[in-house]
Amino acid sequence: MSKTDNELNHLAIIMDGNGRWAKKRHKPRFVGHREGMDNVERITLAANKLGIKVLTLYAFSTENWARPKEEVAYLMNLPVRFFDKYMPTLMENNVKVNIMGYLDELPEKTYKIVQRAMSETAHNTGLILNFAFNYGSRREITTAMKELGGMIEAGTLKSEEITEKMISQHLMTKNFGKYQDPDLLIRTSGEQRISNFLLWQLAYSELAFSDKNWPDFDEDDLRKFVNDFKHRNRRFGKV
Ligand SMILES: Cc1cc(N2CCCCCC2)n2ncc(-c3ccc(F)cc3)c2n1
Repeated sequence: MSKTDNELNHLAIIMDGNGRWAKKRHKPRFVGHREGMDNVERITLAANKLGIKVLTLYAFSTENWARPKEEVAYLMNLPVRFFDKYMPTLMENNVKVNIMGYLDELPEKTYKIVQRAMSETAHNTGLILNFAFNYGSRREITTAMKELGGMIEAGTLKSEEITEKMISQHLMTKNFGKYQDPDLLIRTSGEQRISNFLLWQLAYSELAFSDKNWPDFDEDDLRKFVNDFKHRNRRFGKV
């Protein structure tokens, strides 16, 4: 009996290599970030065409605040540039935007544009473009533990009642229902690290790595990785 193809519903990408892309071209880092931003749109439309339901992109981690303040300021303005340039295309392609992270810590201008993008696309029913923005998985899990601990202290939960499903429902991906956990994680630039990204959700995900820097990762690359995933023998922890 032929093995049925794996369905790829949730794709996660660590979009690495933007600074290296710029350095190879003797350009400042922000040029790599800007090119990387434009590639977000290309890959979003390509993923939508491939029938992917959720595309989660690691845009800014809780550790990124340690970067030079000029670079952080530029990165905090990228959502403004992105939606100014691409909101019409996102609407034309029925893309729904979600941003997960500690958004209340963002600069007001950034906070307002991401909230507006989520509300303007709330009724779209196509691909969910989910940006991890000021996100960190260990902090996400710690926050979930505090919420559950509070329920125990309030007497509304007993520790023995805690289940894996309950923990999932206290994570930032809880609204993605059966698509909470990525089927595939791709990381670009040749680095092979998880970097505090979706640690709980990636428990049974397939991992794939591209040597290309993010701005060079194109639709053909995405199709090849998706096709390779569909023919993998997924285990989900079993033999
Ligand atoms: C911080 C950051 C960096 C960023 N880069 C481009 C992609 C590679 C990663 C580094 C630089 N991009 N690209 C798009 C966004 C974005 C984020 C939220 C949002 F609602 C809309 C767009 C973005 N945000």
